[in-house]
Amino acid sequence: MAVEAKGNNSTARKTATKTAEKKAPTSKKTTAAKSSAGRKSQTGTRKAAASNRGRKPAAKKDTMLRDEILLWVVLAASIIILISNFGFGGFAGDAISDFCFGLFGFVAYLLPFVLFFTVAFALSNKGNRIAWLKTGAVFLLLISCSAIFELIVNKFDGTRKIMDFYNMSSQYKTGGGLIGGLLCKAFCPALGLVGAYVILVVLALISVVLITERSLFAKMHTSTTKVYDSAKKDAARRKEKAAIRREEAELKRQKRLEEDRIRLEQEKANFEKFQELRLDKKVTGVILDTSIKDGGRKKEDLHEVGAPSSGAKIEEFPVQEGGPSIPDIFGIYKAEEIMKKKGTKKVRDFQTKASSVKVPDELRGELDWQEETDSSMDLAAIASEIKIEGLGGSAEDSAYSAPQPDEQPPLFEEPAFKEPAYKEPVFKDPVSEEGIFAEPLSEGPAGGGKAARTDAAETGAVSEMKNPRREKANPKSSRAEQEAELASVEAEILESEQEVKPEYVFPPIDLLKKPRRTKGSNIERELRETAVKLQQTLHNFGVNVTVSNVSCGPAVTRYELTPEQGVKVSRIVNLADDIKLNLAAADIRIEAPIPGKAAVGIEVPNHENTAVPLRELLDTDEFKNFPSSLAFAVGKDIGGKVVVTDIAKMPHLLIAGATGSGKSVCINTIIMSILYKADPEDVKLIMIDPKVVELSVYNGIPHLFIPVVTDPKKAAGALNWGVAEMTERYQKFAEYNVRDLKGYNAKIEAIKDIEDENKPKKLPQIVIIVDELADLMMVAPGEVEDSICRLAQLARAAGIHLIIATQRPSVNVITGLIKANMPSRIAFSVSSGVDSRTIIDMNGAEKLLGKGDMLFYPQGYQKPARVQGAFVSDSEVGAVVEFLTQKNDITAYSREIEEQISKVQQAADQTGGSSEVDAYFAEAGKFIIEKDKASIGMLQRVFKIGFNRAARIMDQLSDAGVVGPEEGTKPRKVLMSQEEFEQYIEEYV
Ligand SMILES: Nc1ncnc2c1ncn2[C@@H]1O[C@H](COP(=O)(O)OP(=O)(O)OP(=O)(O)O)[C@@H](O)[C@H]1O
Repeated sequence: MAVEAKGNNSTARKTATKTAEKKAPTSKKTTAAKSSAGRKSQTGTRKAAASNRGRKPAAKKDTMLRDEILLWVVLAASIIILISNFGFGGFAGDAISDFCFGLFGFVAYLLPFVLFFTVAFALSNKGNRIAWLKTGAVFLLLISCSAIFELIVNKFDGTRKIMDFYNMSSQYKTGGGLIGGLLCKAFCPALGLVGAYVILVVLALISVVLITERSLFAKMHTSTTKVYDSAKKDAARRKEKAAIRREEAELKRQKRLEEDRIRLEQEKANFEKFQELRLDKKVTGVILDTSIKDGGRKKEDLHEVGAPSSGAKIEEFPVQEGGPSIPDIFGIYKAEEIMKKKGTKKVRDFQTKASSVKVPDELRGELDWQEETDSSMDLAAIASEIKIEGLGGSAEDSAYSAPQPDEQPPLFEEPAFKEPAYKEPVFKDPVSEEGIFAEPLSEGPAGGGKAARTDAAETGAVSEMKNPRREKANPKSSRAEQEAELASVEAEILESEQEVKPEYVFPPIDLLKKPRRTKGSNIERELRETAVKLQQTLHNFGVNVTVSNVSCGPAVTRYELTPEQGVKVSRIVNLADDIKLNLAAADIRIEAPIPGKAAVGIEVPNHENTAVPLRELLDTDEFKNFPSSLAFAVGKDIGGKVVVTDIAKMPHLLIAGATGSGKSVCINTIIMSILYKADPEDVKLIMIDPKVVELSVYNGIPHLFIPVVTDPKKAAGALNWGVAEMTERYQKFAEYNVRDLKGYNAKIEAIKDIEDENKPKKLPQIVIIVDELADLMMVAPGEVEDSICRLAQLARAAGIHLIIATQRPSVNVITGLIKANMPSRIAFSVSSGVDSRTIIDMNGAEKLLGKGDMLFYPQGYQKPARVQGAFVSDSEVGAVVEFLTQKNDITAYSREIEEQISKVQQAADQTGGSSEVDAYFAEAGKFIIEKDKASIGMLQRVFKIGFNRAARIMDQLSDAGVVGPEEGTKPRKVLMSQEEFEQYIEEYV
């Protein structure tokens, strides 16, 4: 300020002198004319000087007034330009604004400010050379900025004419205008694009230096020194922290070692105790494999059992009353489970530790296998054995997958390793026990070697504890023994159930890939050009429209056209093919009109289709702050806005689309959204994947109630379980006088402080996900449809939600009933309008581009919205699942549900029969032949079944040739004799 004031004074002084100098000759003349000729010139000069002194204040005042008026005029002009730039200036204002934009381009927005302040500055520093220099620098800056904008927005196009720059900028209020364009035209051909950028940026920097009178390099020097100092301090701080961390790690390591030592000692003690007990109580029938060494004592035992001596057969392991043997074996079994989960390194650790356990000499015989074979092989065999049992497959089946220490596959890739956790509970349950253990037991290990066999025998024996069939087979194990063993196992399971569940560790967002930055190409210009082309094309066909808005989404861009008065919307729709041709677009979709807008939307695919990575959506505030645990990050809509929705409000979702259109990826994004948002205590999942390969990767996550169901028959059972659970929940709601899950959980929350073992627990929301309904509908159409409909009608309030995907949107898969009960739909690309109508009751999905391009039509939307679905790759899913399985301990699958589902499955197997004929088929056939009369009503009455089932039996009998086809109102003919029918049953049923 002081400098400026000084400048002002000196300028004023100089101005005054100059004015005096200029005016001196004139006054001299005047004075000379007036005075007598004889007077001397000196006298004249003196007088002139005297008169000048008198006029000086007056002249100064004149100049000031002139300057002030000029300043006011410039202020008014600047304001007019400013308001005109924003479209409030009337027609004259528009013309001025067009001119300014045409001249300077985007920079014209700054023009009014620059104009006013520069003029004000120049006037107040009149005659000051530096002031003029600064003013010039401001304009230089303005011009360089215009040219830089021109290069950024429009790149350089040598074919453009000079007036094109003016016209483009004045029309669209962007670019660099005529001046920017001229500069580009001058620099670009001569120096190339980069050279032009360099020159213009340097010019702009020079202007800044001139204006501010400050050196950029000096600043850089000071900041470099600062950065150096802070880096030095940081390094010292980091060193200190590292030292502390090292110390802590060392302490932790020592603690761990100590713990391991104690545990090993305990294990050893238990083991010894166990062996002693076995000796004391004369263990009977442990292993029937006579190939194991040290036959002496054991062989006697085998004789005691009296089982066949085939090496392949394995018999029951009798557990001693109250003895610690079961928990011990349990412990080993669990350790092996954990080993499998934690990978090869842990397996090796365990090997070392296991080998360090000392075994008493008298037990050597039983444990010979451990020493005979290579220890790593043993563990591989152990792992493979556990897997065989858990999966219920034969030893041969699983032998191939016995993981070698070096090439143990990651958990999430190997389905055989994914389900170990749910094997644990099977001890309690005779039904599932059979399913899981019976096979390996009956077949016996074939290729696993002695070690494998022994281990299978031991673990298998434990599993058999409650198996009623085995009870009969083993005359030695008394009732009391069995009860005791049952009690001990039950106690153990109860204990494990009562363990405090660890808190859910949410997967870190870093497990998902970072979104790639898209290069800032000339998208805006392209869009504008397409808009003009679109307008022009329609105009050529006599349809006048204006493009009122353009929304550019990740995959498609929507041009909103406002038709002129009197233009029929149908005319635009009819021109779809011509528009497609003129825009050279693969396909376009016309939304006429856009709901809630007086415009027609034309959706044109983008040249570059950008995927929407899931991480980008999960990182947004919309998702993070979404109130529901069942948040689903759908994708981005046509305007690039993030779409997040609540699955609970859908409340059931149908996803359909052709193969490869993105359904599985969509289901993956749903599941991943849930994993990133919800605690397994609040949300549980049941996944049904008849395709086997799509969802099995999720085995092991803590949200799963049961392992992913891949058998279509079991899937029907899972849906039935859903119905049963729903009914049970409604009963609970009625008991507590609440209307829905939220109310129920609120009530439970209120009584959480009451100490009562039997108090009800909080119920989680359940999401049942089916990837490929068509496969289920093929296996059990009636049952699946019934369950889906029942669930869809009632399950919302019970907190059970269905998500069903199918690639066959035909009416026999998505039946009218299913459709009516699934209010929210997502349609991916399909091949025909008919398919589209099956999914969303309207055309449109056949125009989608595939790869996640969807029509999102949840309950409450008036029309489907076009959304580009989020993308998550298999490797990202794998990483998250691996993280969850590792960090959230062993998954406790629900035995109860497994049991119920397998019961339903068994029942279905029994009633359904192997060849899918009804259970009453044979009886009904015999009855009809006996009565020589085939009528559905009669079957209904005799077998007390419903019309549908009776009609189905009749159809089956007709297919089998027992009765003839329908003959209108007449009864069907009976075509087979009793003998023929019996023969048929023997052969085919
Ligand atoms: N949202 C998306 N963004 C980008 N690409 C996607 C998206 N969704 C799917 N894709 C691409 O499409 C391919 C097929 O997707 P997906 O496997 O989900 O199809 P699908 O409909 O499940 O097929 P199918 O019924 O045969 O299993 C994916 O491999 C992926 O490359």
